[in-house]
Amino acid sequence: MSSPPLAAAKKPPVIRLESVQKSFALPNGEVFDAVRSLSLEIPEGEVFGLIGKSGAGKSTLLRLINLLERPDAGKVFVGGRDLTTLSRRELRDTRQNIGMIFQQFNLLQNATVFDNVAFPLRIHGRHSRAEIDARVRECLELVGLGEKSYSYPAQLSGGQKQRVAIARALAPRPQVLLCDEPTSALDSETTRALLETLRDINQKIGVTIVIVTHELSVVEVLCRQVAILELGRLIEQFAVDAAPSAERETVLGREIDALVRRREREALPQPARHAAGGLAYA
Ligand SMILES: Nc1ncnc2c1ncn2[C@@H]1O[C@H](COP(=O)(O)OP(=O)(O)OP(=O)(O)O)[C@@H](O)[C@H]1O
Repeated sequence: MSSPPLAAAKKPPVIRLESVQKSFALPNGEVFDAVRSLSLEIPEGEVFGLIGKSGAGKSTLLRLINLLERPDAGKVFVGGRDLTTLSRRELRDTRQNIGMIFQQFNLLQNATVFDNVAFPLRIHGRHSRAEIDARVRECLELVGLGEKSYSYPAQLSGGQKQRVAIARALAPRPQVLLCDEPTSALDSETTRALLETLRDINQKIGVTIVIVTHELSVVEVLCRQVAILELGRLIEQFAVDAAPSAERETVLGREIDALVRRREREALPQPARHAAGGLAYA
């Protein structure tokens, strides 16, 4: 498997999975191994993509990180704590450190944008009104929705709804933001704007982003590291911007290389483009 780059390897991992295993009982009585003895480290501040074919185990792996799925075996460390050993109460507290967004936004339809974002702070019960007010405004500014506090989800576009979901996930100031296919319900222009916002957020507040996607362009635009899953196993992991390598073990790995190479060629001025192989011959 390709190694992570040195700079990333030096930072302490905020997420560490040790030989995690998850199986599901199927209606026909068989057992399906969705994630198979998988180990993974994600350094703090990383933007990390998880890709693979449908059914490879990407969403299950993501849900193991916040224990929405409890592993059958293995350990899940986030911020240095092994989540598998925590009591329900401790787990609830620790989950404040792990935000999550979903393909379908999952907003409260009868609540305003403000109340949606305030929700995780109110249920936790440890924040004053003034603190909640300041946090909600700060998070809405971060996603570019400062003017929409009193709108309802039905009045927003898909991209705006996903921004509200991001603001809500960030309100408890988590170290980690898990994203499960966050752009699948959005058109390509809205997707691009949302990815830029996620990248900005990562740079401004340093939150570690883990994103499951089936769109290679999402990996190319947003991620610094990518891991490729097949049949519940991590097959390879590499830095997206690393020079394309002949060692890629998967078709998806080679496709990401080709995308990065094409982007580099497109960034060159015209004459240099032809010297570098030219787009027409790609
Ligand atoms: N609760 C469950 N019960 C039974 N099988 C499940 C359950 N959750 C997931 N699976 C199965 O585990 C496998 C992996 O699912 P998962 O959703 O993690 O894959 P994925 O790579 O995210 O796929 P997709 O890109 O289609 O969402 C699939 O075959 C799925 O049907």
